[in-house]
Amino acid sequence: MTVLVTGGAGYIGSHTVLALSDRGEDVVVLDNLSTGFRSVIPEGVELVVGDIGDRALLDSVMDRYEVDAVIHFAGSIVVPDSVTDPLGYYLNNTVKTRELLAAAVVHAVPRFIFSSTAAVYGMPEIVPVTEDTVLAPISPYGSSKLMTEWMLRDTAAAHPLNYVALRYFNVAGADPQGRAGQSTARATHLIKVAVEAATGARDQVSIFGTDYDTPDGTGVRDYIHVSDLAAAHLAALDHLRAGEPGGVFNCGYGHGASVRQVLDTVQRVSGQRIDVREEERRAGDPASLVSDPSLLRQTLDWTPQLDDLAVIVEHALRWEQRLRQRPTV
Ligand SMILES: NC(=O)c1ccc[n+]([C@@H]2O[C@H](COP(=O)([O-])OP(=O)(O)OC[C@H]3O[C@@H](n4cnc5c(N)ncnc54)[C@H](O)[C@@H]3O)[C@@H](O)[C@H]2O)c1
Ligand SMILES: O=c1ccn([C@@H]2O[C@H](COP(=O)(O)OP(=O)(O)O[C@H]3O[C@H](CO)[C@H](O)[C@H](O)[C@H]3O)[C@@H](O)[C@H]2O)c(=O)[nH]1
Repeated sequence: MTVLVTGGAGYIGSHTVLALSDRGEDVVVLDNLSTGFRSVIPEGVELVVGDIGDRALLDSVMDRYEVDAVIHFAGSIVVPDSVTDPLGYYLNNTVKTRELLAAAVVHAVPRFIFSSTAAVYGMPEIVPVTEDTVLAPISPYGSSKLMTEWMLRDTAAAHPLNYVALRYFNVAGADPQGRAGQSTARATHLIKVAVEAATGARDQVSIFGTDYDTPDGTGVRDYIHVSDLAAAHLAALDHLRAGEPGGVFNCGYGHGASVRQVLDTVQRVSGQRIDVREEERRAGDPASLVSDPSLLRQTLDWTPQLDDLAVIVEHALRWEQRLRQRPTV
């Protein structure tokens, strides 16, 4: 019984691979290393370097291992890039997932867990956001993920494949033991950018918009620690293995922090002053995006362990300091 993790050399995938191998699961990773890193794969886990769109490779991996579940992280994740290259995003996120699903059906893989995103909600009018909020993505990235959710729903209705789609809110932080973290080049995510500034890798941080209808005028997001998110994947796996019905779940803590609160926390935890520049709003940013995670908490055996912005920042910072000393290759 092997868990096939696509994108397991990437940021969130690598934390989930660690969590799986920590509890003794057999894991094989399929990753083309386009944004992932070989060095994060733990000992005892096989890395197959290749593409999820390569059907012959998928068949050979699924022939070689008895795949009990696919956990599918592989994809392209930069929202503005999806606007300039929509077809590239639909190819990598939607079309290639179709190949992966087709292989899973042919090889009778019974379980599938998918990385979806809060971007499927677009600019929600009511916050916190429940799973039945209207689905209205405003970027090709969000649309490519929503199309994949629909493909999964329809495939699961037609074949003996049960699935969970997890809609992540803002993922941040790093492995508490310092074994993995976010190494992404050209990162745009706020906490990553802020810890880069705190460690001297960047001169300043921009605040995109100070006139939102939020308590301090800056954007509010629901930041979830990457290791708690990894644990949600294990809970989803256990849920499916128990024969329970799958579904779609928001992954967040249910409360938000503003850009200023994040920057203050990074300054406090690091003891470094960050040079901040106030700028215009960034196109497509909602004022506030906070999950209602009740369904996840009620349905899956998941209780967050790291729901504390200072802890998220501390772990992100520690990883960033390590990267400065020894860049990931
Ligand atoms: N980071 C976030 O805040 C966030 C939020 C919501 C959803 N997600 C989703 O979570 C998943 C993982 O995101 P991440 O932040 O870890 O990104 P990442 O870029 O660190 O990881 C993606 C991994 O997939 C691999 N990959 C990409 N295309 C591939 C392909 N065609 N074949 C094989 N491997 C391929 C990359 O090499 C990389 O290792 C993505 O599907 C993303 O859409 C991320
Ligand atoms: O340098 C920066 C970076 C971000 N922000 C602000 O910080 C908040 C968070 O921005 P991020 O770029 O960190 O994250 P997003 O909320 O834009 O995006 C996240 O949520 C999306 C769902 O809406 C997608 O899932 C995406 O992959 C994921 O990173 C926003 O208010 C943004 O305007 C800044 O002020 N300065």
